[in-house]
Amino acid sequence: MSDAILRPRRSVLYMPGANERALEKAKSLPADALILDLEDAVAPDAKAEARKRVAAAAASGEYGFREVTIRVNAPGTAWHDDDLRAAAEAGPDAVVVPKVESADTVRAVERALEAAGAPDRTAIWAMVETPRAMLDARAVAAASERLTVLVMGTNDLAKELHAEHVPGRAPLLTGLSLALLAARESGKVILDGVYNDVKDAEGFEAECVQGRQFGFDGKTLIHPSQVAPCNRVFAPSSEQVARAQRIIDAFEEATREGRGVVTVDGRLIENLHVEEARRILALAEAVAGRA
Ligand SMILES: CC(C)(COP(=O)(O)OP(=O)(O)OC[C@H]1O[C@@H](n2cnc3c(N)ncnc32)[C@H](O)[C@@H]1OP(=O)(O)O)[C@@H](O)C(=O)NCCC(=O)NCCSC(=O)C[C@H](O)C(=O)O
Ligand SMILES: [Mg+2]
Repeated sequence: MSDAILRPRRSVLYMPGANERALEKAKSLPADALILDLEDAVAPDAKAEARKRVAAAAASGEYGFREVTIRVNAPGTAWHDDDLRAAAEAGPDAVVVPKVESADTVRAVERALEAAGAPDRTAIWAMVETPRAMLDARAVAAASERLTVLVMGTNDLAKELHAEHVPGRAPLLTGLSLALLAARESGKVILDGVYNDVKDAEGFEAECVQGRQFGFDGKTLIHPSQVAPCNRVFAPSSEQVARAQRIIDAFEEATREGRGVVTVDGRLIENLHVEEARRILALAEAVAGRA
């Protein structure tokens, strides 16, 4: 399993790049990763100032264990090229590119980052949030090794589909599944979209659980109050960790004794269960290393 896969990304918090207070506050929040936003959360006349602020924050080294990413404006907008150049110079952990619809776009972003001297450590996170992106998610996910994470943009997706936001997200499930299939086929991380009602703790938690059950590695967030419940839901539970350890122990014992068939808690265990148990333990260990 690659480091990119095993690094915890349970909670990934957006903050408006123009909001100095939020950029400061993020230094004390237990989010695994931060998205310093230059796109939707920043008004057109505040873009230039936000770009400077975000670049300085990303280059500051003041965010500790948190991964720091910059969301640039979409390819084709008036701000995209300047955003990419500023991000390349700041050298964040990743550049988050909204409205990615093709492998060509990923490769164009990669070339622009290289031309602007971005360090190798700066990955590309591609947002998939349009019907075309869902249908071409496979090509997007496989476009480049520099692309390590897919990020669902469920607000834009719902808008493009003319869909309603409803509990259970039935209108979005096909898109979520297509993006998940694409990410997993290419061995990439994938993050679920945001939950807009910051006052609805119960609805938020239900959506976190649904995202985890689907297989998402974590969820993108818009408010500090969403970080702790999201971290809890996306971390392996103590029961999962204990069972994973029992599976590994039982399998190793059976292998030593030359037994082909193993059961744990009455259920048949095969190699694939052992692999999954190892992934759970590695993730739990990585999470335990967090503050
Ligand atoms: C939603 C908000 C506008 C609410 O802001 P506010 O009213 O200020 O909230 P609070 O008063 O409850 O804030 C309490 C303290 O927390 C800080 N804060 C608030 N939000 C954040 C944040 N996101 N990151 C860091 N810190 C934050 C406040 O400054 C207060 O601090 P203090 O004064 O010390 O107590 C606001 O939460 C917000 O702007 N959220 C982010 C919105 C955003 O980034 N949207 C764009 C990304 S989502 C998206 O684009 C989806 C995607 O593209 C798609 O298509 O789906
Ligand atoms: Mg969007």
